[in-house]
Amino acid sequence: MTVNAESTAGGNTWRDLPAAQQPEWPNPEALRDVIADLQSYPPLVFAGECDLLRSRMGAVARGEAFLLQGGDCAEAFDAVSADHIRSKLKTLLQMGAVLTYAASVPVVKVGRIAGQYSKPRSKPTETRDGVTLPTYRGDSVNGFEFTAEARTPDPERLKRMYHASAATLNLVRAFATGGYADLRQVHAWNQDFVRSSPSGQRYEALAREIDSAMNFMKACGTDPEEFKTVEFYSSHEALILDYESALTRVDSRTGKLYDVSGHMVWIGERTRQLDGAHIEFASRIRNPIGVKLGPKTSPEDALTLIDRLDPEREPGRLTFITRMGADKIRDRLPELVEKVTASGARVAWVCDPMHGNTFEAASGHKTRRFDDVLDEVKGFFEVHKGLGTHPGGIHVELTGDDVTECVGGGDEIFVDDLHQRYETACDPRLNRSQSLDLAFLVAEMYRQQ
Ligand SMILES: O=C[C@H](O)[C@H](O)COP(=O)(O)O
Ligand SMILES: C=C(OP(=O)(O)O)C(=O)O
Repeated sequence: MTVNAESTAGGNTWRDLPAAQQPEWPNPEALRDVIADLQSYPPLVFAGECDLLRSRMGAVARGEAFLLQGGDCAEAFDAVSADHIRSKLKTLLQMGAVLTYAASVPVVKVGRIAGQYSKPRSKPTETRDGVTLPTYRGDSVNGFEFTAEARTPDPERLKRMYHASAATLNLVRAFATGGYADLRQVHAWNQDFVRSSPSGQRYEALAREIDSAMNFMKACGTDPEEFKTVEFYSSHEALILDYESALTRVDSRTGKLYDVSGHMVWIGERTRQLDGAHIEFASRIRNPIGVKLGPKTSPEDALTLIDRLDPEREPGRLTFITRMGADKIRDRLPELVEKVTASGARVAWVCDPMHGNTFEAASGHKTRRFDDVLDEVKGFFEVHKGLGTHPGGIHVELTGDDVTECVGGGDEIFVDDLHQRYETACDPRLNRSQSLDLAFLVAEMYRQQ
C-alpha cells in the first residue's frame, strides 16, 4: 500500500465540503500531528479482504446470502479485553449458526467492532445541574465522564482508537481462524449460558442437530475445512473523516483507494447529505459501503446515493441499511425498494431495527422494546415479500454480556430492571439472550419467506 500525500489525494476531496458531526478540536496543530502519525501507521485490513467482503455482499444483493452485522453501539477503550471481545464474537457466532442452520442460508458475518468508537449525536452539548459541556462523541473524541477535562475533544484519542482497533482485530482474527470459531465448538460457545436461559436451551437443541449433521457428513467421508474457521469482517461508521482519510491508502494491486481502518464502513443517517463530505469520501473508496436510511428518505435521495456511490451498479458495493421504526417501515420502505429496483440497481437491503425504535423510559434510560425491534424486522420481511425482493440481512446493536438495556425478550426485562446493568455509553443494546431470540425469530421469518 502506498502512503504519500499525492497518491492519496483522492481520499481528501471531502475537505472542500461541509462535514457534519465533526468534533471541534481545540488545537488544530495537535490534530495535524496526529493525522501525520496515523498516515504512517500500517493498514488494519488488507484491500483484498475488502474486495472479498464486497463479493460476499454481492451474494447478499443477489439474494444468495444473508448479512448478520452487529456489535456495540459504541466500543469503549476500557472494554478492549479478551473477555469482552470473546463474548461479542461468541454471540455473533451463535446467531450465525442459528441463521445458517435454521434458515439454510449462507450468512455473511460482520461485526460492529474494531473501529466503532465514534458517535453522531442529536445535540452538540449536554447540560446537567446547570453545567453545559460538549456531548460525548465516542472514545475516539472525548471521555464519557461529565467533566470539562474529559469532554474536551482530544485528537490523541484517534491514535488510541487505531491501537484499540488493532488489538481487537488481532484477537478477532485469532478466534476466527485459530480454532475457537470451529463449528465443532458450537456447544462450547453456549457453555456459560445454557442452563439459565430459554434461548440458551433452544440454542443447545439446535447445536445438537448441527452436531448430528456434522457427524453424518464425517461418516460419509466429508469433513470440510470450511467448518474449522469462520470468515468474519469488521465494520464501523465512517464518521470522523480526519481519521478515516488518514487510513485511506492506495492499493498497490489495483491503484485504487481503500479505507483500511475496517473492511466495511457505513455512512450514518445524520451524515448522508448528498452534497456533504461523508458521501464524497465514501464515493472515493473501494470498500463495500453501507448507508443508513431513515423514515424521511425519499426515493430520489436513494437514487442519487446510488449514482454517487455505486455508479457501476456493482452488486455488493452498496448496502442500504434501513432504520425506519416499527410504526413506519410498512409505509416508507415499499416506495424506496420499488423505485430502486426499477432503476436497475442491485443494492443489498438490510434492516437496522434498533435506531428507529428508541425511547426514553421514565427512569431516564434510553431504551428499546424487543417487540418493536422484532416488529420492524417483520415489517421489513413483509415489504420484501410483497415486492419479490430479497430481505438481505439485519444490522443490530448487541453485546455478549447480560446487560439490561432493552426491555422484553424471552428473559423478560422490564422497564424497572433497566438500572440493574445499564452499561452502554450511548444507545441500548440487545443482550446475549435477546440477540439469540432475535436470531431464531429471524431464521423463522427467512424460512417462511
Ligand atoms: O447510535 C446512534 C446515535 O449516536 C444516537 O442514537 C444518538 O443519540 P442521541 O440522540 O442521544 O444523541
Ligand atoms: C448512529 C447510528 O445509526 P443511525 O445513523 O442510523 O442513527 C449507528 O448505527 O450507530
